[in-house]
Amino acid sequence: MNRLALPRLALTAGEPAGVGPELLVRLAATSLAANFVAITDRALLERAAIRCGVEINLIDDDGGDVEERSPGTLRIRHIPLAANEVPGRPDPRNAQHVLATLAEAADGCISGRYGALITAPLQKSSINDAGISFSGHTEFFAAHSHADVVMMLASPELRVALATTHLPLNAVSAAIDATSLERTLRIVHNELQAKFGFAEPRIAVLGLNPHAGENGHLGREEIDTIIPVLQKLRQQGMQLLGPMPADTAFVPAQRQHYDAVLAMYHDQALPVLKSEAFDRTVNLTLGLPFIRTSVDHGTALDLAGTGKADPSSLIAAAQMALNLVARRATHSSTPLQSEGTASSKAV
Ligand SMILES: NC(=O)c1ccc[n+]([C@@H]2O[C@H](COP(=O)([O-])OP(=O)(O)OC[C@H]3O[C@@H](n4cnc5c(N)ncnc54)[C@H](O)[C@@H]3O)[C@@H](O)[C@H]2O)c1
Ligand SMILES: N[C@H](C(=O)O)[C@H](O)COP(=O)(O)O
Repeated sequence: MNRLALPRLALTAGEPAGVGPELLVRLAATSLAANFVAITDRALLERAAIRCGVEINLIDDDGGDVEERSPGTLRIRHIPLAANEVPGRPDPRNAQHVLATLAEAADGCISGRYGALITAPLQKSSINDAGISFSGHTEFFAAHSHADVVMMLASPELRVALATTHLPLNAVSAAIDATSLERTLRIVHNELQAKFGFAEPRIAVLGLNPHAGENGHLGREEIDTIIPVLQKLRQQGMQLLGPMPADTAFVPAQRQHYDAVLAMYHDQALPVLKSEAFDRTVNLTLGLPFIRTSVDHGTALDLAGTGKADPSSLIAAAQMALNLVARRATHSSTPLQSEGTASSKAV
């Protein structure tokens, strides 16, 4: 890429019957300085643009660089739908199409064809209804890249990583063992340094049980697993708080003490972020060999086809991807998303 070329960012549309295609069109209509390449069906985007009342200029992607992009211009790598979308009604016949777009995007990022990937939401249940075992982008990209990864959702005020992702609640305890927790904490620590610029990241680790187990009276996972891992990693220099009771870890008095939270399971912490910053939270995957960001919301089937879905989270995801691409290129010392937080020493 020449020095003046815009970063080539891959976009996937997710569930064709959800709001993803409309959000891609709205993202393309912004003046963000990126060479967006949508990996999806061309006609799907054309129909989404009509629903949104947005003009787009779709250009077949030739793999080349550009120095400017006018709002509305979007390069496309056409991957055909199996069946035309009916907004609000996911069709499992399109499951293979959705997975093909993810695989193409991941392969393109790994080979350097794209500088980063931004994903719109997909309907996990529709892929499952097609008879395919699938639990989320995070797990798909981890398997596709043979990488250990961690899901993080980040707003300008709060970063939350998850020790487990899309698991039934009754499987969570067994999934958290010393090995997995240590691996997760190392990834979060390293990525807070590499991606967010914290020299000595402070991570608040939540307990699994109410009141972090109340000294063993409300569960033993803290005593048997979490505390020993924290003690071991503290001895190696990591700044780890906890295990903290999840119900009070997010109160203002606590937030100044950490740069990120590690929650034990999906719904332990994501409701905090989604209720206070639904329009500006970004989902990113830590540990992958490429940059992947995403929205913090789902397919919003109730809004699909109306053109009314809010593109703010997708735009924030694209902006974060651009920041991460720039940081990777320059090894910049500027911390990302530290506004409004009491940051530790950021390099
Ligand atoms: N990144 C992803 O692929 C991703 C993320 C979250 C959920 N999902 C999937 O999405 C599906 C539906 O999930 P859900 O119903 O729990 O959550 P949802 O986020 O789709 O919807 C929850 C509520 O938020 C509203 N909403 C969501 N996005 C909005 C937007 N951009 N603008 C305005 N309002 C918006 C919806 O209208 C709805 O009222 C599930 O299959 C879930 O697994 C996918
Ligand atoms: N856990 C995410 C959320 O609640 O926003 C969401 O399900 C998306 O996960 P993937 O990026 O793994 O699809």
